[in-house]
Amino acid sequence: YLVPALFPEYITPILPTFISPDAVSTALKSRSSSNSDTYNNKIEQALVLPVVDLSSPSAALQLDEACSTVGFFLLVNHGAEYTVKEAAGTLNSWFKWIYEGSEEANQDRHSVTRGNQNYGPGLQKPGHMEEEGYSTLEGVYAVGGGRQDFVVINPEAEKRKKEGDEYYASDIAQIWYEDAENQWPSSKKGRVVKPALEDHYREMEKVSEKLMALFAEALVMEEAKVLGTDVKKNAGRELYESRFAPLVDKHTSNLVNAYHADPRIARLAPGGDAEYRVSPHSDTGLFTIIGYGDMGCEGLEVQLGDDLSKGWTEVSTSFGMRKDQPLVVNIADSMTRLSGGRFRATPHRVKKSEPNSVGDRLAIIFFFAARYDAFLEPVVKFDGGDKRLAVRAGQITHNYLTATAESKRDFDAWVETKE
Ligand SMILES: O=C(O)CCC(=O)C(=O)O
Ligand SMILES: [Fe+2]
Repeated sequence: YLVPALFPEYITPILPTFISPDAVSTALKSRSSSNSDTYNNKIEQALVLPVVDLSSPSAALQLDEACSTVGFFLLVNHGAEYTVKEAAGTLNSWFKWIYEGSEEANQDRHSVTRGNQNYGPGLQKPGHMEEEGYSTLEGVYAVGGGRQDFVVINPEAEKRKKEGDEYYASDIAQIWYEDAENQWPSSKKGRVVKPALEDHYREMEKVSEKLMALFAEALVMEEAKVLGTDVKKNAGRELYESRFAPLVDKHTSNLVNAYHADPRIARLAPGGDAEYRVSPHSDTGLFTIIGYGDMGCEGLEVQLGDDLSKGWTEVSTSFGMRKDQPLVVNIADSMTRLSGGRFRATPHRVKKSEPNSVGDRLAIIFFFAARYDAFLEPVVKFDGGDKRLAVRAGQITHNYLTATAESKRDFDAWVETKE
């Protein structure tokens, strides 16, 4: 499976020192040669993710430590335990039923994937995931292996757009909100999907808000350490309120419910023998929160350290035994920028399933992304070594990267009027 790369021409002017088509293809080549090594000489020790416990007084420290090193962590005591379990249970049985292929199931399949195109609201081009990749800061995002995505955008967006809220209704907003109405299953069996996922989406918003506040705490702590000053009382809260809250009050997050059918029935899905289930990439938003089904994060691998040739480390899925519904969180490109490079958008991939593996793999992925008009620049004074130019969040998020050239031109022209 070759990852077809799209290298939008906008990247060169905006990020001159940062990413180029050549750099990406070189990185991909060195990765695919190290892949086979990784597959053959499997790194015995799977990575046990660091834990961030939202109920702990040292949560900010835990967060800083995890995000400045691994870039991935396990989030516990997050408050969304109920909807994680509900969403996973509901989606597992619904997707499985769709794969069984009854006539009624096919109707659902068509209504949610719009002709079986892996198409969801807020993602503007039918079939974009089967045929395209797009370059993120650390690789090319493309999914294969017959992954079925059922995408949910902000359940409030359609209403706000109809009410004429300019943020949703303006011409340039249509990259995110052209298609703001979520398409829900219509079958009797599928009717439970809507309430479960709307609830889960709202819980993920709450968890994200808590995390943003904690990121602010972590950054003021680190800043004080670097500058040799004391952390001022309420400094974290103030940073959150002045800089972070305004970036995300109208976030553009997508909830992507990603399903890989049991390899024994996956021949029903297109592209079932892709090289990767998800190609090596970093995510584009602020951070990503993932709840997994029964198979846990099976196949997920991360690239640790700064040297791209270091190869891949499998993420231990042992947390699947825990009863408290831990969530996997990873830093994404926009947060790397905000944090002046301190928090690491770690490249990751999902390798293809072993021929003899059994079971469906479900990932309920909340891509938390800033408002499209948010200006992303470091919010702390210390020199974290990240010299990337500031950019509007919308210019690096998923929808922009998959939008038409014309929409991108319109958006970029609008951005210029705002600078
Ligand atoms: O399914 C997973 O474990 C991760 C998926 C992923 O990285 C993505 O879709 O961005
Ligand atoms: Fe990802």
